[in-house]
Amino acid sequence: MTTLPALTYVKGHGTQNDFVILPDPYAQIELTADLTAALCDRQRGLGADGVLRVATAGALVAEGVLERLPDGVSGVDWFMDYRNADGSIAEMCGNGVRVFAHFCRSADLVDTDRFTVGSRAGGRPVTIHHADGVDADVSVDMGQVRRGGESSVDIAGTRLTGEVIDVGNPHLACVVDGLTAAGLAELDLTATPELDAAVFPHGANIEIVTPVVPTAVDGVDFHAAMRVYERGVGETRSCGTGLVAAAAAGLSRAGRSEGVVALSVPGGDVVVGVSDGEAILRGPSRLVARGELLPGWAR
Ligand SMILES: N[C@@H](CCC[C@H](N)C(=O)O)C(=O)O
Repeated sequence: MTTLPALTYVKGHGTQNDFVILPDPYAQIELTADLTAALCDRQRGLGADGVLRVATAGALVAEGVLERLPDGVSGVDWFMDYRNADGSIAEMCGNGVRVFAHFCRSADLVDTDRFTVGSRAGGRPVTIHHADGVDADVSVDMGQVRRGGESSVDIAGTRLTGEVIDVGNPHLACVVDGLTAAGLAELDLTATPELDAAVFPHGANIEIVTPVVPTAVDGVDFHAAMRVYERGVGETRSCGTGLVAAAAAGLSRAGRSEGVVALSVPGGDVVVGVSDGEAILRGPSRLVARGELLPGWAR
């Protein structure tokens, strides 16, 4: 049985979508699916919805973790090597990018408030509006919102129809007419939803969303509430890419292709702006703890 060396980690979350951050600049950790699942396990590990390995994109290519540099990512960029709690790899994580950027800034890996975070879905420019050692407010340029028509999902015997949306990773955003925030809170999301595998051969994240309602808040057009069932995790308290998909689907259901939507999830609030087929996600990040895993912890 292998004894793993001590690993340092930071724990953080974005609207309570929580992550184990592993600083690994030269990509020396053998981050297997088993190791990721053990780290994310809330009983035998640290507990998290996912892992964010912090390495340079160039090191990940040199070590064979990435085949090549994704579009818009250079070898010296800090790359968010994102893994879901079950050990699977996903292309993008919107809350993760905010937390990752906050970590890079507070650990002095970058000396500017605007930089690009690498992801498998491509470079994601970030702007840090405020950051201290614990809290940050970060905007992420989430790139293109690709719409792919309608599909449906079975959730605990209820059939919901939604919009297929790709923001680097796949989503089915179901805006449910007449659904209120109270009704949304009562939904049972414990069972695994059944998607159409022909539409989503690699699975998808599923958002259940209330219709958007106009707001009187300056600079915000609409509000909606969302819950999410994430691929590779289960229900989480927030999902940044899902919030972008939810905003885009909510806007199109209201006959709009653009607008600014404030969204509430069980873990907090974010704002998504959709314009010219692209989205900006703005929201909080909090770093919670820093520590060291003991050698042999995963035996
Ligand atoms: N929580 C993330 C999304 C993480 C990846 C997702 N589970 C997938 O498999 O696509 C976010 O904030 O976007």
